[in-house]
Amino acid sequence: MSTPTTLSIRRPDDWHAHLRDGALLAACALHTARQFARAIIMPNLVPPVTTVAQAVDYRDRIRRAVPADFGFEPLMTCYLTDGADPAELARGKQEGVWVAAKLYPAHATTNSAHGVTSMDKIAKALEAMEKVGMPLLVHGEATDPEVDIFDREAVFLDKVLAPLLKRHPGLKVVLEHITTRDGVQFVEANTGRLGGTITPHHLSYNRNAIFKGGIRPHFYCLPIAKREEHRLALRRAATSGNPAFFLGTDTAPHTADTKECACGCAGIFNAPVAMQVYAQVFMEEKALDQLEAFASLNGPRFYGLPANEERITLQARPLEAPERIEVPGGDKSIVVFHPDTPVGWSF
Ligand SMILES: NC(=O)N[C@@H](CC(=O)O)C(=O)O
Ligand SMILES: [Zn+2]
Ligand SMILES: [Zn+2]
Repeated sequence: MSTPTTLSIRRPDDWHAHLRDGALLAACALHTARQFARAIIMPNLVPPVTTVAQAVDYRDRIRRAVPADFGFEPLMTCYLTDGADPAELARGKQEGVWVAAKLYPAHATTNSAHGVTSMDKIAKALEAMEKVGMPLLVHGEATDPEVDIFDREAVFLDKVLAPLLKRHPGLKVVLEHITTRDGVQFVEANTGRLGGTITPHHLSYNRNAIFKGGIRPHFYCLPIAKREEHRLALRRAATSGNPAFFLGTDTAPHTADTKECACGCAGIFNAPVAMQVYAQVFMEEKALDQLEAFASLNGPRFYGLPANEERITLQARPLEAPERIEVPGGDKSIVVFHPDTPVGWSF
C-alpha cells in the first residue's frame, strides 16, 4: 500500500493538556487550539484548581487566550486534595463545569504537593463522583521513594489502583499517560470502565533517548519513558482499535531555563507537533486507518460526548514546526518537542 499524500480525519480532541496560566497560557493555548477542538485541562496550577469558582475563572482566562474563531472548548477538571469536598464535586459536575477530577498522588509529579496522601482520605469524594458519573483521571505512579522510578507505574496499579477499583465499582477511571505494558494490560483487563491515554512522546522514544550523548532535559517527563518493549506495547495499544485507548498529549510546557538546570522540571511541550507525531507513529505501524478512532472517536465515547463534525487535513511532507516558542513579556522561551527520528507530516 502506498503512503497517502494527505490524511483527513474528524477534528481530534486532547484528553490531557496542561495550558498553565498567565504568560505561559498566552504562549501555549493557541498551539493546542490549532490542533484540537476540545481539551481536558489539567488543574495543577499554583494554587491548584479545587473549587467550581476557580475552574470557571480559569476557563474564562483560557477562552480569552484563544480567538473565538478557533472554536476551542476547554473541559475543566478538579484537583483532588485530601480535603476534597464531595458536595463541591457533585455541584460542579451538575452545573456543567467539571468534566472529571484529577488524582495526583502527593509529590508524584509537577505541582502535586497538594495531592492526595492516601486513598482513604478521598473515599467520600470518589463515592460522590460515582453517583454523578464523573470520571477519575489518574496520574498513576507510586510515591514511595524506595520504589524504583521505572517501576512506579506498575507498582501503583497493583497497590493503589486495583484496590481502588474494587472499592468504587461504579467509578470510571482514565489511567493517564500510560508508559508500560503493565499499564496497557491493566486497561485491557478493565475495558468499559477504564480508559488509557497515550502521549506522542511515549510512542516516539524509549528511555535511552533521555541519555543519548548526554543528559537531555527536553526528553524528561513523568512518568519517565521506559524500555523499548514498553514503547512497543504502547504502539500496539494505540493502533489496535481498542476503544479504551485514546489521545492525550500531556503537553506540559516549562520555560527552558527551568528544564536546563541542576534539578530540571518534568514535562514535555508537544502541542505544536502532536498530531504530526501521532500520524507518523500510526504510519510506521501501518495503521493510519486507526488514527481517527484513537484521536477523534474513542475519547468522546468514553466521556459520553459527541464526536466533532469538522475535519482536519494533514499533508505528507516533512514536519515544519519551530524549535522553540517565545513567552510574551520577557526573554523566556519554551522548547518544542521534536523526536530524533523524522516526522513526515505537517499541516
Ligand atoms: N508530565 C509531566 O512530566 N509533567 C506534568 C505533570 C504530569 O502530567 O504529571 C506537568 O504539569 O508539568
Ligand atoms: Zn501526570
Ligand atoms: Zn500531565
